[in-house]
Amino acid sequence: MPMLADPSIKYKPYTPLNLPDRQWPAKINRAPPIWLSTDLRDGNQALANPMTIPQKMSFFETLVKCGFKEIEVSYPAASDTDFNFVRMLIEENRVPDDVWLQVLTPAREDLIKRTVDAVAGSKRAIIHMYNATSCLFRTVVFRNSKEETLALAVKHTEIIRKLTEECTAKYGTQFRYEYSPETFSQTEPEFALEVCEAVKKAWGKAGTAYDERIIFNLPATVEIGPPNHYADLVEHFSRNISEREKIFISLHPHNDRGTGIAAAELGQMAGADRVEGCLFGNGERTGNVDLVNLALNLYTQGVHPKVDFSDIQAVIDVVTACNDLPVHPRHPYAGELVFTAFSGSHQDAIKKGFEAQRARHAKARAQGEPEHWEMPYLPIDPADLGSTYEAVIRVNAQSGKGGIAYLVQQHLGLDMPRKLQVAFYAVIQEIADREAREMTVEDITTAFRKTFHLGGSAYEGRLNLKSFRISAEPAAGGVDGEAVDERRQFDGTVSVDGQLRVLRGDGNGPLSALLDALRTHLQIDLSLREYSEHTIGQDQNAKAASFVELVPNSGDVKETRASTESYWGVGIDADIAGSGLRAVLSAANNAIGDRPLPELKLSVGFNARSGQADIATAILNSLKLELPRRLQASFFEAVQRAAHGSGGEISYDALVGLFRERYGYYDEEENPRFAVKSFKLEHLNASGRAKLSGEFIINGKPVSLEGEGNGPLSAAVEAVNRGLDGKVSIREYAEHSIGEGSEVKAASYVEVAYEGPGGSPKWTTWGVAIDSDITASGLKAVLAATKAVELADEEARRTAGQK
Ligand SMILES: CC(=O)SCCNC(=O)CCNC(=O)[C@H](O)C(C)(C)COP(=O)(O)OP(=O)(O)OC[C@H]1O[C@@H](n2cnc3c(N)ncnc32)[C@H](O)[C@@H]1OP(=O)(O)O
Ligand SMILES: CC(C)C(=O)C(=O)O
Repeated sequence: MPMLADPSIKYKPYTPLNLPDRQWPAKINRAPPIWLSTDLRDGNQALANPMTIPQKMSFFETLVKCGFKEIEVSYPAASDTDFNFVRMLIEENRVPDDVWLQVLTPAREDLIKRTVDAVAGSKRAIIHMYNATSCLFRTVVFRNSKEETLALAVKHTEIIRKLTEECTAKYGTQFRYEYSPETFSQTEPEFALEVCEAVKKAWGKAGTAYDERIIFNLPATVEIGPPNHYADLVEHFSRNISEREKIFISLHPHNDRGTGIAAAELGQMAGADRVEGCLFGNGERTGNVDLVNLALNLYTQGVHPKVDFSDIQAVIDVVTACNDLPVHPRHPYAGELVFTAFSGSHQDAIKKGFEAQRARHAKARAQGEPEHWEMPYLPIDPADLGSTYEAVIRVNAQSGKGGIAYLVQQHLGLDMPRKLQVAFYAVIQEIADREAREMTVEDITTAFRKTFHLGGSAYEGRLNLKSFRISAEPAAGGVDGEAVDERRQFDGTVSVDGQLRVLRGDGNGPLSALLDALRTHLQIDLSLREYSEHTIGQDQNAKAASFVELVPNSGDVKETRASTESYWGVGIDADIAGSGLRAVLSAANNAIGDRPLPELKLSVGFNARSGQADIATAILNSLKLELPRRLQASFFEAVQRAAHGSGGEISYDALVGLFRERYGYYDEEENPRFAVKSFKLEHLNASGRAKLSGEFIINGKPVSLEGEGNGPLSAAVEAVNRGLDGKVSIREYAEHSIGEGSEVKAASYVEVAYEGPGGSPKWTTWGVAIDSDITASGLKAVLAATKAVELADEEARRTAGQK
């Protein structure tokens, strides 16, 4: 049947009470009501499968834990389960002393008797009796007149009084009484008052103390009118019932029109003292009023509700398991989506809200003022309910850059600059649109790592920084007394498509030096347009995060800066220079895409395209040695000389052989040319000097050496000098590790200067060695360098003898 064109022929409007002098609209609820949870009664009776005793027990314990002091635990006359549950609570002493058990009974003597029997022996119990009083129920259900309806209530109140007094005498149970004129909101207001006055009289012992008051519960058994109508009825009742001070007025709203919460709040403004309801609004039909919602509404007004939902998820878990009903995802305060924003402008506002609030709170804290919560779109701090902020922002195709940036900030600790937010937003948008689904935090962080080649080998790009050194040298061109800017030199090992390459470049700073290296060696011609950095974490765990935007170099500075094509990169490193360099390579990876890069030349013939770095790369790939820059230059000259006779061409093997011979670098274990057989290093008193003595093999021959110095290397030099006519001194020392874990070795590079007898001019040479012991590797490098000196010294003496 379709909806009626004129529903007035079927539905009559509610009859409002005429209460022109109503006071409630100006009132504000500044204190919580007395709460009565009826989950185990009204909630339970509405379930397809009423709760079992273990379910009721776990629900009861949850209510107690939340702080409920009055709990309607059952309708004992309904079933053995209901009856036995109450007995179990009492007999197993499960009820805390400050909690009142409430039980419901109809106005029938046999059932009242069973109800009182159920609570016999409990410390404190509220017997709750009801009979419907509205015209509809009088005529249709009970077929009673007004007088008979009133008489039914009075008679059974008297029965309850008698039975409870007997029970108190026998078991010491303390009783209170609650009476409900069921269907109150549809009952003639004067008749509801009349019945309640008669019930009060029949009970006969209402007092002003908390546990003496009679409770008149005013149910909106079915919500038939708007909440202001209900509030008028409550105010009318509250103003006109006699001995108001001996009464607690209780509200029992249902939610048929969806305004149960409003009805309860307005009803409290209208004078009610108590509210009955269920957690998350379970109950007959559309449910009872939701106590969690009501309590947290108060909380957000700065009023503690005196019930606690700090771990709301634990409460949801118990309630949904017992009721076998879900909590709607958009349920106030409790639904899984209520602290979530998908849409871009909401996310943006929340992100800005958090940032502003952090600053505001820091200021308030410093001034000893309250740190108020003021957050766009979030009326309550999810943390107060045990929820984390992670859930606040979720991303789909409706989301904007702000939300994505918030998640990256929360999960990776990175504060992206605004333009990078825009760039990364496009990446996520594309995925979200293509896959037509929500992007999880993991989707976003994975996309971030992939896009910017962060987070280990899984996401490495084609260019990958292995090691680097930044050095400074004055820029050319300074004239007398004029300040000269320092230039920076980048020397690094970069994995290029899996192959290690030595790259070198110069620039005003480390990043431009690396860009120069990329341009020179790999034909990647990019300029830096934007750079920013921040620290992640604190103290010794702090790292640096860098963000760069690179643009293709057009040759014209203005045009380059204005380029519409740009590539972002992100770098993280314990070292600030390292993070910037990694960011440049991250952006360069994005710029090169799949474009082929110039191959490493394995034949190192001397044409215009083979330079010092190419030679160093060949040594790196064959011997794993990362030559210091000055050694690269020195070896390059040696290679040029060696290749002179072959027109500048030299084979790969000849190159490696030349290196070994020249720098005494032999890593074979049997019959080593240079070895430290044994050595002893003594630290001499407090002078900080060291004495070295040991047995060494120098150029295949065993030699005993002894010397003193500031450390092992200078002691070795002193020992060597004892056997020379001239004098060697260390000019440069460098080292690095090779390999990983237990296989790691130290590579040492020593440049020594030699000055012949009689102060003949100085010349320098290098020694290179590796050893699993770093001191031994340094000593071996000194010996290897010395070998070259000895040869030159002998040569010098021979020449002198001939003269
Ligand atoms: C608004 C509310 O939520 S009220 C609480 C409702 N909760 C429940 O009904 C759950 C528990 N109920 C039960 O287990 C059963 O209904 C019982 C045990 C109470 C009674 O069962 P039965 O005797 O079989 O009666 P039934 O369930 O058919 O109830 C209807 C009868 O109770 C009467 N009745 C209804 N409410 C009341 C009341 N408050 N006081 C006295 N009698 C009542 C009806 O007029 C009807 O009487 P009739 O049979 O003479 O016509
Ligand atoms: C028994 C009464 C209080 C009731 O549940 C109702 O009217 O909804």
